[in-house]
Amino acid sequence: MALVSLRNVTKAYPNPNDGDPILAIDDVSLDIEAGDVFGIIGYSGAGKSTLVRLINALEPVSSGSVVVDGQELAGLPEKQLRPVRLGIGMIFQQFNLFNAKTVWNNVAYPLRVAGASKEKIQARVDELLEFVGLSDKAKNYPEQLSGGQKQRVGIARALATEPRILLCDEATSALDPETTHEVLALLKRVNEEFGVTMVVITHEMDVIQTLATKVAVMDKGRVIETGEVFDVFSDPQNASSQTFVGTVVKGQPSAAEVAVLRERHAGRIVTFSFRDGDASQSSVFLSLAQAGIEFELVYGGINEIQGRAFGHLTLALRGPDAVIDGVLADIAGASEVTEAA
Ligand SMILES: Nc1ncnc2c1ncn2[C@@H]1O[C@H](COP(=O)(O)OP(=O)(O)OP(=O)(O)O)[C@@H](O)[C@H]1O
Repeated sequence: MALVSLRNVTKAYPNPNDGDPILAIDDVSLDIEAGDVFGIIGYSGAGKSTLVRLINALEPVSSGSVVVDGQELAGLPEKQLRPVRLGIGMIFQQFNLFNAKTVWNNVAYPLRVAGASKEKIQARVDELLEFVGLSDKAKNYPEQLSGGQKQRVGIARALATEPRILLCDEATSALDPETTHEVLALLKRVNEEFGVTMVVITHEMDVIQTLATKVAVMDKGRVIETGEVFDVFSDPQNASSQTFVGTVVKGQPSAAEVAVLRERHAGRIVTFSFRDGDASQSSVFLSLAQAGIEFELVYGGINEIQGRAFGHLTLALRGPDAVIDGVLADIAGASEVTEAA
């Protein structure tokens, strides 16, 4: 059974302008299995944060069912929601640390709230600070830390009560690329070493690429596509998710981009699409070179997700039309070939 299971969930907020209610979540059904790192992506306002607040039992659903770790949250009284929340850790873009508490006391806080013994708190906080590599900062205050260190404290605090689920809301969006990389590596260890299931809201491709195993694309309160990260990014099925994926992965050049390419490069503009299992890029280059066709890479790139490559390379091809037509026909058997009109 899935660790988190949503069925026909809607969440409506009153409209501040007295109009129709705002449907932040619109009939969402979703399963998150234990051990998944589940990415939720989509444009601003798509409903990502709202969805996480429903899973976290911070807000009730308007209708539908949310089952977390076998327990139905819809309709559960506040008193019974508290232990559910303790089983779910959360980290945030702005870290949300207590600035007046030391690093050690920030991590100890959830354990104190949960009523843990002094000995247990001492042992657990020391262990977690060691795990996130901040044992030497135990007595420091958050303002004395870098952004990456603050987020590591956030991770230690979120893990204090040994949650089965960790919700990450844009957890690396305030960090520079190098620090992002470090924090993502730490989150990967949290998943692999502690078996913590993660729900990761992000607009950063990097986060999805290095961390997530599955992904859901949200648009206007709905989940419009869901699946393995590689499948959704290399071959999105839904028109809206194609548009969204197109903002982070360079696919085929648009008509306007083709017009610019034509101004800058002579020759026929042809895109070759690669997905693992298809003809490799080098075999395409080799076929073109062997036929004596001059080629130039003008657009696109190759991406890698979980060790599997995919991408679109657009080349300007120069040579006799009949020769180019012949080579393209050969290559089309093994790789998708699209010529700009
Ligand atoms: N408490 C609230 N009251 C009224 N409307 C809300 C409330 N919370 C969210 N909304 C609305 O619900 C919709 C979804 O918002 P949500 O914050 O979940 O989107 P998001 O995908 O997380 O966006 P972002 O990436 O900008 O945080 C938006 O139209 C938002 O204005």
